[in-house]
Amino acid sequence: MFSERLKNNATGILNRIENHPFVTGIAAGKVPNKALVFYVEQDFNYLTAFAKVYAGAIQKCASRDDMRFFYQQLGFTLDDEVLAHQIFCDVAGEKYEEHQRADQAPMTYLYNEHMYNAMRTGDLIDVLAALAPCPWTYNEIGKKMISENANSTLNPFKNWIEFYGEDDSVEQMFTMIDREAGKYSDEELDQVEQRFLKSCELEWEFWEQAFYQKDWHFKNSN
Ligand SMILES: Cc1ncc(CN)c(N)n1
Repeated sequence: MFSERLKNNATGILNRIENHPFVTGIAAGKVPNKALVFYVEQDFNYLTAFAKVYAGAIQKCASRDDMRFFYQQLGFTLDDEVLAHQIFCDVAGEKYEEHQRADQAPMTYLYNEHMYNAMRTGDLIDVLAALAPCPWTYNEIGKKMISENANSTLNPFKNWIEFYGEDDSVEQMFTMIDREAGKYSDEELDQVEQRFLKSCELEWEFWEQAFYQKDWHFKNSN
C-alpha cells in the first residue's frame, strides 16, 4: 500500500516529533506558558489556512462521499479543534480571544504556503499528501501518550491528549490516498511522497518554532 510506504518513510521524523521537548512536555504536564501561547497564536492562523485547503480539496473530488468527508473535517477544524486551543490557553492562564490575530511566523508561513501550493498545482492525491501529516502525527502523538498513561487526571493536558489520541479520521485520508495512487506513475508518486514528507518535517518545525518562539528576525527592527 502506498500509504504504508509514506508512513514508513516518515518514521524517523515522527520519532523526532514524539521526542520534541514541547511534545514530551505535554506528556509530562509541563510546558512553558510562552510556548503554549506562541503555539495557539500560530495554530489559529495555521488551522484557518488548513480549513481553506479542505474547502479547495472539495473542488477536486469526483464523488459526493469524498466531498462529504472534507466537509465534515472542515467542521472539525473550525469548531472542534477550538477545544485543543482552549486547553492550552487555560493551562497558560490566558484568554483565547486575545490570541487569534497574530501575524504568521516563518514556519507557519512556509507550512501554509506548502498546503496552498498542493491545492493550486496538484490533484486530489497531492492535497491529501500535504494535509495528512497534520491529523496523522497528532493522532500518533496522542495514542503513544495514552499507551504510556500520560492522560492521568493529574495531567492538565489530559483532554488534549485524548482529543487527538482518539481522533483516527486520518485513516479515511490514507484510504483515499491508496485509492488515488493507482492512477499515477512511480515518478509521480515520488513527488506525492515528497509533499507528504515535507509536511511531516514542517510539523516538527511547528513544535520547534513554538517552543523557542522563533519569529522573523527583523520583525521589530524599524
Ligand atoms: C500545525 C498543526 N498540525 C496538526 C494539528 C492537528 N490537527 C494542528 N492543530 N496544528
